[in-house]
Amino acid sequence: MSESVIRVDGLKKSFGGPPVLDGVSFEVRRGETFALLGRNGAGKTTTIRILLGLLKPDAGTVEVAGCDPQAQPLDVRSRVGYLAEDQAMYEWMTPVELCRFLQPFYPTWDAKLASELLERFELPRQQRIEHLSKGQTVKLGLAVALAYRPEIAILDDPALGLDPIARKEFNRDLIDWLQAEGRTVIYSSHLLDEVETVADRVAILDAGRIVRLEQTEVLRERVQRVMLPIEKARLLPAPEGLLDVRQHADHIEIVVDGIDTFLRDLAQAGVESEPAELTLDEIFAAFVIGRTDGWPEAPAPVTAS
Ligand SMILES: Nc1ncnc2c1ncn2[C@@H]1O[C@H](COP(=O)(O)OP(=O)(O)OP(=O)(O)O)[C@@H](O)[C@H]1O
Repeated sequence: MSESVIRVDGLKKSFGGPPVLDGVSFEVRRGETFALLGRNGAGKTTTIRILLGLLKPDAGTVEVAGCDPQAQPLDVRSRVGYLAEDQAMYEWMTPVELCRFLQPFYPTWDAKLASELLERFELPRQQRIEHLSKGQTVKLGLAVALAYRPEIAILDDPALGLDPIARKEFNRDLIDWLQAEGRTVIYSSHLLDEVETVADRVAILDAGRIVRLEQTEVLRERVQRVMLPIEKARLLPAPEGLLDVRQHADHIEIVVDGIDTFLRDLAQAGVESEPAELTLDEIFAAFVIGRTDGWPEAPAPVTAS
């Protein structure tokens, strides 16, 4: 297993009200694409701002590329390429002018790479930034975040506001490129269709905690949907790892984390069932809005009167 380049342990943060982060821990390995998933307001940006040293946690420890972001914020910023969800740029500049403007701030700025990235992302070099499309602006943000060859790229909801085709294009062009370069990528998003194809591992953040952290493939193998006749389900206890139950007229539809064990239990009870794979979107929904209180009750024992 490759070494960790980001270590987060027991992170807590509140802004005066209830905790936004309530004991968040995870590690990101060198070269992997790690997706931080959460609904709006789940704390993704707060986590990222702490990683960058822009925000001080109330408790917990953070290490980014061997540095403490609070004690060494500049070291961290030179090792991390950051693409914020709302990119404010100098709109009156052209992409080429922006690169020239930023270069002196970064000792490791690679002008040749910057030029290649503008080419690669098909950005019009001499057009003012204010006249670029949203997709082009995102690509420009990424080009300048990578031109100083950071070890780690942190992309905070980068495809926010892009249409579905532009999002697909963003993945194809940008994430593929980052992965081919062997970069470590943290990708925060609440739009899961794009994460699904690129993330090696996903962390699901909900109510200030990571409720699941797993390899994307393993998550899709383990978390599946099963339909069961209600009269059969009544005879069984609710399975371990139950994430969601929906009652229909004569059957229930359930999502279980740990499908293999459950199928084995079903087979032992003589119940046949065909599981169905879920999209990452459906898995995510099961974790954060799933309801487990609908498992059918066993029938009351018949008592002699
Ligand atoms: N500086 C701040 N002061 C007060 N509350 C804040 C501050 N920054 C974030 N919050 C609150 O913390 C919570 C988490 O916000 P955060 O931006 O981290 O969420 P997020 O997961 O990135 O959401 P989104 O997907 O909408 O960007 C929200 O309720 C937000 O209002």
